[in-house]
Amino acid sequence: MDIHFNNVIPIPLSGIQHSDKSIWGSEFSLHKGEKVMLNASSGKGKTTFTHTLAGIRKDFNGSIRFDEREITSFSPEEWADLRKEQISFVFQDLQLFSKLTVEENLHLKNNLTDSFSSSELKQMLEELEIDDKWSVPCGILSMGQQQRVAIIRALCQPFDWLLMDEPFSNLDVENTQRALSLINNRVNDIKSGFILTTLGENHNFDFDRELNL
Ligand SMILES: Nc1ncnc2c1ncn2[C@@H]1O[C@H](COP(=O)(O)OP(=O)(O)OP(=O)(O)O)[C@@H](O)[C@H]1O
Repeated sequence: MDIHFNNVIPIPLSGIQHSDKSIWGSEFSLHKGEKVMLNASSGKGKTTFTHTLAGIRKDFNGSIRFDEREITSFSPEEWADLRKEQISFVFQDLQLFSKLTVEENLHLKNNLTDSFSSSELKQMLEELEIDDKWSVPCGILSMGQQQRVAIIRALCQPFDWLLMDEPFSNLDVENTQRALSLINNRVNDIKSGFILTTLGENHNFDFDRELNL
């Protein structure tokens, strides 16, 4: 699935001045398989961008298409299918179920598409050094541990695009590199792409494209 933007401006951001490099108000396409860094300072609209592509927000002018379909034309059922099979997210507020354990949070997502076995899920937790948290409620994990759970959960489904809104904001350099490597391996395995929003840090990763807000 390709994503096409034509003259898109979120309504709350339409009154402010954007830089010449900003994607707001321009025409461009993102092609499946691309690894994209979306770079912006605080308040320029990274979360708005992510929520708009998730169908959570519809307050924008211009046109966004997934392949040939305008995203404003999708029914709630079509959005549910898209979020199950074609786009996956790590939201800035993570949206984990705090009373449920790490295992339960991962299984809730994973069971929709049977993407991984329990031992594969545990293996991913081990790679991010949180395998001892399998039976722990997410609400009592540190923010960095919760981010790692949310990243693994987002990988537990098929997708063309993985959208991540500042997913490493609570991680140290070493854990960021481990998480990025896990993400990159999964994305390469299923020949998909990702969009990573950052405050300017490229995490020493060789992105295919850099966009700005
Ligand atoms: N529903 C809304 N109504 C009005 N203004 C909004 C709304 N949502 C966001 N904004 C404004 O739009 C701007 C962009 O917000 P957004 O949360 O997308 O920024 P951001 O780049 O993700 O910021 P940060 O890096 O601080 O998380 C902000 O000025 C915010 O106040």
